[in-house]
Amino acid sequence: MLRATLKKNRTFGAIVILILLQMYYMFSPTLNVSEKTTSEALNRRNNPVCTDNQQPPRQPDDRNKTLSKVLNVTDAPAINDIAKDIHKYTSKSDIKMKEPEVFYGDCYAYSIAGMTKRTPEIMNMNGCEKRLPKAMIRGIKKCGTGILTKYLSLHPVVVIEGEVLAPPGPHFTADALDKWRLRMKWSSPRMLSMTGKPMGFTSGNIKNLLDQNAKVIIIIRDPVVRAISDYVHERGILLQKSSKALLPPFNEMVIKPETGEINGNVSIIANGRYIDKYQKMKNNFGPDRVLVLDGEAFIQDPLPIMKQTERFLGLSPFFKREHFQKSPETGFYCANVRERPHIACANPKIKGRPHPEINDAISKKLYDYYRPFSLELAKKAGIDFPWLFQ
Ligand SMILES: Nc1ncnc2c1ncn2[C@@H]1O[C@H](COP(=O)(O)OS(=O)(=O)O)[C@@H](OP(=O)(O)O)[C@H]1O
Repeated sequence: MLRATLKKNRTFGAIVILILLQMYYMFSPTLNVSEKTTSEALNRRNNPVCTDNQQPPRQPDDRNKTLSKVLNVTDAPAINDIAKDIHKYTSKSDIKMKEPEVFYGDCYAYSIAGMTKRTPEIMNMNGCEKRLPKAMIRGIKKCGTGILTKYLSLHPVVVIEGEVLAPPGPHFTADALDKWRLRMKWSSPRMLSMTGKPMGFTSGNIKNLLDQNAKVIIIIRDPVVRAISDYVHERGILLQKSSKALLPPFNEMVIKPETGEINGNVSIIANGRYIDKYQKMKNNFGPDRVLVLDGEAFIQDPLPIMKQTERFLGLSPFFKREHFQKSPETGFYCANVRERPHIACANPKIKGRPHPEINDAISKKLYDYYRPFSLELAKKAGIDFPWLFQ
Protein backbone atom coordinates (compact mmCIF):
# COMPACT_ATOMS: atom_id res chain seq x y z
CA MET A 1 0.00 0.00 0.00
CA LEU A 2 2.79 2.44 1.06
CA ARG A 3 4.90 1.39 -1.90
CA ALA A 4 1.99 2.06 -4.30
CA THR A 5 1.43 5.59 -2.86
CA LEU A 6 5.16 6.53 -3.21
CA LYS A 7 5.25 5.36 -6.84
CA LYS A 8 2.18 7.52 -7.67
CA ASN A 9 3.75 10.68 -6.10
CA ARG A 10 7.08 10.21 -7.97
CA THR A 11 5.25 10.00 -11.29
CA PHE A 12 3.31 13.13 -10.43
CA GLY A 13 6.56 14.96 -9.42
CA ALA A 14 8.23 13.97 -12.67
CA ILE A 15 5.24 15.31 -14.62
CA VAL A 16 5.39 18.60 -12.66
CA ILE A 17 9.14 18.97 -13.31
CA LEU A 18 8.62 18.28 -16.99
CA ILE A 19 5.87 20.91 -17.23
CA LEU A 20 8.09 23.48 -15.40
CA LEU A 21 11.04 22.79 -17.72
CA GLN A 22 8.81 23.21 -20.79
CA MET A 23 7.54 26.52 -19.45
CA TYR A 24 11.10 27.71 -18.77
CA TYR A 25 12.20 27.07 -22.38
CA MET A 26 9.09 28.62 -23.80
CA PHE A 27 9.39 31.96 -21.99
CA SER A 28 13.18 32.25 -21.65
CA PRO A 29 14.52 35.84 -22.65
CA THR A 30 17.88 34.41 -23.89
CA LEU A 31 16.15 32.43 -26.56
CA ASN A 32 14.29 35.50 -27.84
CA VAL A 33 17.50 37.65 -28.17
CA SER A 34 19.32 34.94 -30.05
CA GLU A 35 16.46 34.60 -32.53
CA LYS A 36 16.34 38.38 -33.10
CA THR A 37 20.09 38.52 -33.81
CA THR A 38 19.83 35.72 -36.31
CA SER A 39 17.01 37.38 -38.27
CA GLU A 40 18.88 40.74 -38.33
CA ALA A 41 21.98 39.08 -39.70
CA LEU A 42 19.97 37.38 -42.40
CA ASN A 43 18.21 40.56 -43.25
CA ARG A 44 21.50 42.50 -43.59
CA ARG A 45 23.03 39.90 -45.87
CA ASN A 46 20.05 39.97 -48.19
CA ASN A 47 19.76 43.80 -48.31
CA PRO A 48 23.26 45.33 -48.21
CA VAL A 49 23.36 49.02 -47.26
CA CYS A 50 26.11 51.40 -46.26
CA THR A 51 25.50 52.32 -42.66
CA ASP A 52 26.52 55.60 -41.04
CA ASN A 53 29.54 54.22 -39.28
CA GLN A 54 31.01 52.77 -42.51
CA GLN A 55 33.25 55.65 -43.68
CA PRO A 56 33.17 56.24 -47.47
CA PRO A 57 36.54 55.46 -49.04
CA ARG A 58 38.55 58.59 -50.10
CA GLN A 59 40.76 57.28 -52.89
CA PRO A 60 38.84 57.31 -56.21
CA ASP A 61 41.03 54.55 -57.65
CA ASP A 62 40.26 52.16 -54.78
CA ARG A 63 36.62 53.16 -54.62
CA ASN A 64 34.97 50.09 -56.16
CA LYS A 65 37.40 47.65 -54.58
CA THR A 66 36.83 49.07 -51.09
CA LEU A 67 33.09 49.18 -51.52
CA SER A 68 33.01 45.54 -52.59
CA LYS A 69 34.88 44.67 -49.44
CA VAL A 70 32.66 46.73 -47.15
CA LEU A 71 29.44 45.50 -48.68
CA ASN A 72 30.65 41.98 -49.40
CA VAL A 73 28.95 42.02 -52.81
CA THR A 74 30.24 41.95 -56.35
CA ASP A 75 27.28 43.47 -58.14
CA ALA A 76 29.09 46.02 -60.39
CA PRO A 77 26.15 48.24 -61.48
CA ALA A 78 25.01 48.64 -57.89
CA ILE A 79 28.52 49.61 -56.84
CA ASN A 80 28.83 52.10 -59.65
CA ASP A 81 25.62 53.79 -58.51
CA ILE A 82 26.95 54.12 -55.01
CA ALA A 83 30.36 55.20 -56.33
CA LYS A 84 28.69 58.15 -58.06
CA ASP A 85 27.43 59.37 -54.70
CA ILE A 86 30.86 59.07 -53.22
CA HIS A 87 31.94 62.07 -55.35
CA LYS A 88 30.01 64.12 -52.80
CA TYR A 89 32.52 63.13 -50.16
CA THR A 90 35.63 63.32 -52.31
CA SER A 91 37.72 66.47 -52.01
CA LYS A 92 38.92 68.20 -55.20
CA SER A 93 42.51 67.19 -54.61
CA ASP A 94 41.44 63.54 -54.70
CA ILE A 95 40.21 63.86 -58.28
CA LYS A 96 43.12 63.71 -60.69
CA MET A 97 42.70 66.55 -63.26
CA LYS A 98 43.70 65.79 -66.85
CA GLU A 99 46.92 67.63 -67.66
CA PRO A 100 46.45 70.18 -70.49
CA GLU A 101 48.29 69.33 -73.70
CA VAL A 102 51.48 71.40 -74.12
CA PHE A 103 53.12 72.33 -77.44
CA TYR A 104 56.68 73.61 -77.65
CA GLY A 105 57.96 76.46 -79.79
CA ASP A 106 61.52 77.81 -79.76
CA CYS A 107 60.98 80.26 -76.90
CA TYR A 108 57.48 79.52 -75.56
CA ALA A 109 55.35 76.58 -74.53
CA TYR A 110 51.69 76.79 -75.55
CA SER A 111 48.66 75.26 -73.85
CA ILE A 112 45.01 76.07 -73.34
CA ALA A 113 46.11 78.25 -70.40
CA GLY A 114 48.26 80.51 -72.60
CA MET A 115 51.94 80.81 -73.51
CA THR A 116 54.80 80.55 -71.04
CA LYS A 117 58.52 81.04 -71.50
CA ARG A 118 60.62 77.90 -71.88
CA THR A 119 63.46 77.18 -69.47
CA PRO A 120 66.50 79.55 -69.61
CA GLU A 121 68.68 76.67 -70.86
CA ILE A 122 66.39 75.91 -73.80
CA MET A 123 65.88 79.58 -74.61
CA ASN A 124 69.61 80.08 -74.59
CA MET A 125 70.16 77.02 -76.78
CA ASN A 126 67.52 78.26 -79.27
CA GLY A 127 69.01 81.79 -79.36
CA CYS A 128 65.89 83.45 -77.91
CA GLU A 129 66.22 87.19 -77.53
CA LYS A 130 64.05 90.27 -77.47
CA ARG A 131 64.29 91.55 -81.02
CA LEU A 132 63.03 94.72 -82.66
CA PRO A 133 59.99 94.00 -84.82
CA LYS A 134 60.60 93.27 -88.48
CA ALA A 135 56.94 93.69 -89.30
CA MET A 136 54.11 95.73 -87.80
CA ILE A 137 50.37 96.08 -88.09
CA ARG A 138 49.44 99.73 -88.25
CA GLY A 139 46.26 99.49 -86.24
CA ILE A 140 43.26 101.45 -87.33
CA LYS A 141 40.64 101.27 -84.62
CA LYS A 142 37.83 98.72 -85.15
CA CYS A 143 39.12 97.43 -88.49
CA GLY A 144 40.06 93.96 -87.25
CA THR A 145 43.65 94.57 -86.09
CA GLY A 146 43.02 92.66 -82.85
CA ILE A 147 41.87 89.50 -84.64
CA LEU A 148 44.55 89.76 -87.34
CA THR A 149 47.19 89.99 -84.59
CA LYS A 150 45.83 86.86 -82.92
CA TYR A 151 45.60 84.94 -86.18
CA LEU A 152 49.17 85.85 -87.13
CA SER A 153 50.40 84.47 -83.83
CA LEU A 154 49.00 81.07 -84.89
CA HIS A 155 51.84 80.78 -87.38
CA PRO A 156 54.66 78.63 -85.95
CA VAL A 157 57.41 81.19 -86.62
CA VAL A 158 55.57 84.38 -85.68
CA VAL A 159 55.69 86.04 -82.28
CA ILE A 160 53.65 89.18 -82.06
CA GLU A 161 53.28 91.67 -79.26
CA GLY A 162 49.90 93.41 -79.13
CA GLU A 163 49.42 97.07 -78.42
CA VAL A 164 52.89 98.42 -77.65
CA LEU A 165 53.25 102.10 -78.31
CA ALA A 166 56.42 103.03 -80.10
CA PRO A 167 58.56 105.67 -78.41
CA PRO A 168 57.33 109.16 -79.29
CA GLY A 169 58.94 110.58 -82.46
CA PRO A 170 59.98 112.27 -84.55
CA HIS A 171 63.59 111.73 -83.39
CA PHE A 172 63.98 108.37 -81.76
CA THR A 173 67.08 107.87 -79.65
CA ALA A 174 68.80 104.50 -79.63
CA ASP A 175 68.00 104.29 -75.94
CA ALA A 176 64.26 104.80 -76.47
CA LEU A 177 64.31 102.23 -79.24
CA ASP A 178 66.03 99.74 -76.96
CA LYS A 179 63.34 100.18 -74.34
CA TRP A 180 60.79 99.45 -77.04
CA ARG A 181 62.71 96.33 -78.10
CA LEU A 182 62.55 95.04 -74.53
CA ARG A 183 58.77 95.15 -74.68
CA MET A 184 58.66 92.68 -77.57
CA LYS A 185 58.16 88.94 -77.19
CA TRP A 186 61.12 86.54 -77.16
CA SER A 187 62.09 85.21 -80.56
CA SER A 188 64.74 82.89 -81.99
CA PRO A 189 66.75 83.91 -85.10
CA ARG A 190 64.46 81.91 -87.41
CA MET A 191 61.33 83.61 -86.07
CA LEU A 192 59.59 86.81 -87.07
CA SER A 193 59.18 89.36 -84.29
CA MET A 194 56.10 91.52 -84.89
CA THR A 195 54.02 94.13 -83.13
CA GLY A 196 50.56 95.54 -83.54
CA LYS A 197 49.57 99.20 -83.24
CA PRO A 198 53.03 100.77 -83.50
CA MET A 199 52.00 104.36 -82.88
CA GLY A 200 54.50 107.08 -83.55
CA PHE A 201 55.77 105.48 -86.77
CA THR A 202 54.14 108.00 -88.97
CA SER A 203 57.06 110.39 -88.94
CA GLY A 204 60.68 110.71 -87.93
CA ASN A 205 63.76 108.58 -88.29
CA ILE A 206 62.45 105.24 -86.99
CA LYS A 207 62.71 103.52 -90.34
CA ASN A 208 66.46 104.13 -90.35
CA LEU A 209 66.80 102.50 -86.97
CA LEU A 210 64.80 99.41 -87.90
CA ASP A 211 65.63 96.54 -90.23
CA GLN A 212 65.72 97.98 -93.76
CA ASN A 213 63.24 95.31 -94.87
CA ALA A 214 60.73 96.11 -92.12
CA LYS A 215 57.14 95.81 -93.37
CA VAL A 216 53.83 97.33 -92.36
CA ILE A 217 50.32 95.90 -92.67
CA ILE A 218 47.17 98.02 -92.60
CA ILE A 219 43.74 96.39 -92.38
CA ILE A 220 40.77 98.58 -93.29
CA ARG A 221 37.03 98.11 -93.53
CA ASP A 222 33.98 99.97 -94.82
CA PRO A 223 34.54 103.38 -93.18
CA VAL A 224 30.83 103.88 -92.39
CA VAL A 225 30.61 100.50 -90.63
CA ARG A 226 33.89 101.29 -88.88
CA ALA A 227 32.46 104.61 -87.61
CA ILE A 228 29.43 102.80 -86.15
CA SER A 229 31.70 100.16 -84.61
CA ASP A 230 33.83 102.92 -83.06
CA TYR A 231 30.68 104.52 -81.65
CA VAL A 232 29.48 101.20 -80.14
CA HIS A 233 32.95 100.68 -78.68
CA GLU A 234 33.13 104.15 -77.07
CA ARG A 235 29.60 103.84 -75.75
CA GLY A 236 30.50 100.47 -74.21
CA ILE A 237 33.54 101.97 -72.47
CA LEU A 238 31.45 104.79 -71.02
CA LEU A 239 28.74 102.40 -69.89
CA GLN A 240 31.35 100.34 -68.09
CA LYS A 241 32.53 103.41 -66.18
CA SER A 242 29.08 104.70 -65.28
CA SER A 243 25.59 103.81 -66.40
CA LYS A 244 24.76 107.53 -66.58
CA ALA A 245 27.66 108.59 -68.80
CA LEU A 246 26.02 108.01 -72.18
CA LEU A 247 27.29 109.19 -75.55
CA PRO A 248 25.00 111.49 -77.53
CA PRO A 249 23.12 109.64 -80.30
CA PHE A 250 25.29 108.64 -83.30
CA ASN A 251 23.60 111.19 -85.62
CA GLU A 252 24.30 114.06 -83.26
CA MET A 253 27.94 113.06 -82.96
CA VAL A 254 28.72 112.87 -86.66
CA ILE A 255 26.66 115.75 -88.06
CA LYS A 256 27.47 119.42 -87.51
CA PRO A 257 24.20 120.91 -86.18
CA GLU A 258 24.76 124.29 -87.81
CA THR A 259 25.31 123.01 -91.38
CA GLY A 260 23.99 119.44 -91.40
CA GLU A 261 27.37 118.37 -92.89
CA ILE A 262 29.50 115.45 -91.68
CA ASN A 263 31.80 116.59 -88.88
CA GLY A 264 35.24 115.44 -90.09
CA ASN A 265 36.91 116.65 -86.90
CA VAL A 266 35.48 114.04 -84.53
CA SER A 267 37.70 111.00 -84.22
CA ILE A 268 34.83 108.63 -85.07
CA ILE A 269 34.87 110.16 -88.56
CA ALA A 270 38.55 111.07 -88.91
CA ASN A 271 39.70 107.49 -88.19
CA GLY A 272 38.00 106.30 -91.39
CA ARG A 273 40.08 108.55 -93.71
CA TYR A 274 42.48 105.73 -94.37
CA ILE A 275 44.38 107.53 -97.10
CA ASP A 276 46.03 109.81 -94.50
CA LYS A 277 47.45 106.84 -92.61
CA TYR A 278 48.43 104.93 -95.73
CA GLN A 279 50.26 107.91 -97.17
CA LYS A 280 52.40 108.38 -94.06
CA MET A 281 53.33 104.69 -93.96
CA LYS A 282 54.15 104.66 -97.65
CA ASN A 283 56.41 107.71 -97.27
CA ASN A 284 58.18 106.11 -94.34
CA PHE A 285 58.56 102.50 -95.47
CA GLY A 286 58.16 102.64 -99.25
CA PRO A 287 55.18 101.38 -101.30
CA ASP A 288 56.44 97.79 -101.58
CA ARG A 289 56.67 97.47 -97.84
CA VAL A 290 53.09 98.42 -97.02
CA LEU A 291 50.24 95.91 -97.44
CA VAL A 292 46.62 97.05 -97.27
CA LEU A 293 44.19 94.27 -96.34
CA ASP A 294 40.44 94.09 -96.91
CA GLY A 295 38.86 93.91 -93.42
CA GLU A 296 35.39 93.16 -94.83
CA ALA A 297 36.69 90.15 -96.75
CA PHE A 298 38.58 89.14 -93.60
CA ILE A 299 35.31 88.97 -91.64
CA GLN A 300 33.66 86.91 -94.41
CA ASP A 301 36.56 84.45 -94.62
CA PRO A 302 39.93 84.96 -92.92
CA LEU A 303 41.80 82.23 -94.85
CA PRO A 304 42.55 84.09 -98.14
CA ILE A 305 43.61 87.17 -96.16
CA MET A 306 45.93 85.13 -93.96
CA LYS A 307 47.49 83.52 -97.05
CA GLN A 308 47.98 86.96 -98.60
CA THR A 309 49.65 88.13 -95.37
CA GLU A 310 51.88 85.06 -95.29
CA ARG A 311 53.10 85.79 -98.83
CA PHE A 312 53.72 89.47 -98.08
CA LEU A 313 55.77 88.64 -94.98
CA GLY A 314 57.69 85.89 -96.79
CA LEU A 315 56.52 83.22 -94.34
CA SER A 316 56.31 79.52 -95.14
CA PRO A 317 52.73 78.55 -96.13
CA PHE A 318 50.95 77.43 -92.99
CA PHE A 319 47.32 78.55 -92.88
CA LYS A 320 44.71 76.00 -93.94
CA ARG A 321 40.93 75.82 -94.20
CA GLU A 322 40.59 73.78 -91.00
CA HIS A 323 42.38 76.50 -89.01
CA PHE A 324 39.28 78.74 -89.10
CA GLN A 325 35.79 77.71 -88.10
CA LYS A 326 32.67 79.82 -88.01
CA SER A 327 30.99 80.07 -84.62
CA PRO A 328 27.28 79.23 -84.96
CA GLU A 329 26.55 81.55 -82.01
CA THR A 330 28.25 84.73 -83.26
CA GLY A 331 28.62 84.09 -87.01
CA PHE A 332 32.29 85.17 -86.73
CA TYR A 333 35.24 82.92 -87.39
CA CYS A 334 37.27 81.42 -84.55
CA ALA A 335 40.83 80.07 -84.71
CA ASN A 336 41.28 76.31 -84.53
CA VAL A 337 45.00 75.45 -84.50
CA ARG A 338 45.81 72.49 -82.26
CA GLU A 339 49.32 73.76 -81.44
CA ARG A 340 48.01 77.17 -80.28
CA PRO A 341 45.04 76.08 -78.13
CA HIS A 342 44.92 79.38 -76.21
CA ILE A 343 43.67 81.26 -79.29
CA ALA A 344 40.07 80.60 -80.28
CA CYS A 345 37.18 83.08 -80.62
CA ALA A 346 37.26 86.83 -80.01
CA ASN A 347 35.46 87.94 -76.86
CA PRO A 348 31.91 88.67 -78.12
CA LYS A 349 31.52 91.34 -75.43
CA ILE A 350 34.12 93.53 -77.14
CA LYS A 351 34.35 92.25 -80.74
CA GLY A 352 31.47 91.59 -83.05
CA ARG A 353 28.88 93.46 -81.00
CA PRO A 354 25.54 94.30 -82.63
CA HIS A 355 25.48 97.64 -84.43
CA PRO A 356 22.56 100.10 -84.19
CA GLU A 357 20.59 100.93 -87.35
CA ILE A 358 21.38 104.36 -88.72
CA ASN A 359 18.99 106.30 -90.85
CA ASP A 360 19.39 106.16 -94.65
CA ALA A 361 19.97 109.90 -95.07
CA ILE A 362 22.87 109.87 -92.57
CA SER A 363 24.26 106.72 -94.12
CA LYS A 364 24.24 108.32 -97.59
CA LYS A 365 25.93 111.46 -96.26
CA LEU A 366 28.64 109.35 -94.67
CA TYR A 367 29.32 107.34 -97.86
CA ASP A 368 29.42 110.58 -99.88
CA TYR A 369 31.87 112.03 -97.38
CA TYR A 370 34.25 109.07 -97.48
CA ARG A 371 34.09 108.32 -101.24
CA PRO A 372 36.82 110.75 -102.43
CA PHE A 373 39.24 109.57 -99.72
CA SER A 374 38.51 105.92 -100.51
CA LEU A 375 38.98 106.41 -104.26
CA GLU A 376 42.29 108.12 -103.68
CA LEU A 377 43.40 105.22 -101.51
CA ALA A 378 42.28 102.67 -104.13
CA LYS A 379 44.41 104.46 -106.70
CA LYS A 380 47.51 105.04 -104.60
CA ALA A 381 47.57 101.65 -102.93
CA GLY A 382 46.47 99.78 -106.08
CA ILE A 383 43.55 98.07 -104.33
CA ASP A 384 40.00 97.43 -105.53
CA PHE A 385 37.96 96.38 -102.50
CA PRO A 386 34.34 96.62 -103.72
CA TRP A 387 33.07 98.65 -100.76
CA LEU A 388 35.65 101.40 -101.46
CA PHE A 389 33.53 102.50 -104.43
CA GLN A 390 30.12 102.73 -102.72
N1 LIG B 1 36.73 86.66 -86.30
C1 LIG B 1 36.26 87.80 -85.80
N2 LIG B 1 35.62 87.82 -84.61
C2 LIG B 1 35.14 88.98 -84.12
N3 LIG B 1 35.29 90.18 -84.73
C3 LIG B 1 35.93 90.21 -85.92
C4 LIG B 1 36.44 89.04 -86.50
N4 LIG B 1 37.04 89.37 -87.66
C5 LIG B 1 36.91 90.67 -87.79
N5 LIG B 1 36.24 91.20 -86.76
C6 LIG B 1 35.91 92.61 -86.63
O1 LIG B 1 36.91 93.23 -85.87
C7 LIG B 1 36.32 94.39 -85.30
C8 LIG B 1 37.14 94.87 -84.14
O2 LIG B 1 38.32 95.40 -84.67
P1 LIG B 1 39.64 95.60 -83.82
O3 LIG B 1 40.13 94.27 -83.36
O4 LIG B 1 40.59 96.37 -84.67
O5 LIG B 1 39.13 96.44 -82.60
S1 LIG B 1 40.03 97.32 -81.64
O6 LIG B 1 40.28 98.59 -82.30
O7 LIG B 1 41.28 96.59 -81.35
O8 LIG B 1 39.18 97.48 -80.44
C9 LIG B 1 34.93 93.95 -84.92
O9 LIG B 1 34.07 95.06 -84.99
P2 LIG B 1 32.63 95.04 -84.34
O10 LIG B 1 31.85 94.02 -85.12
O11 LIG B 1 32.08 96.39 -84.49
O12 LIG B 1 32.82 94.67 -82.92
C10 LIG B 1 34.59 92.87 -85.92
O13 LIG B 1 33.64 93.22 -86.88
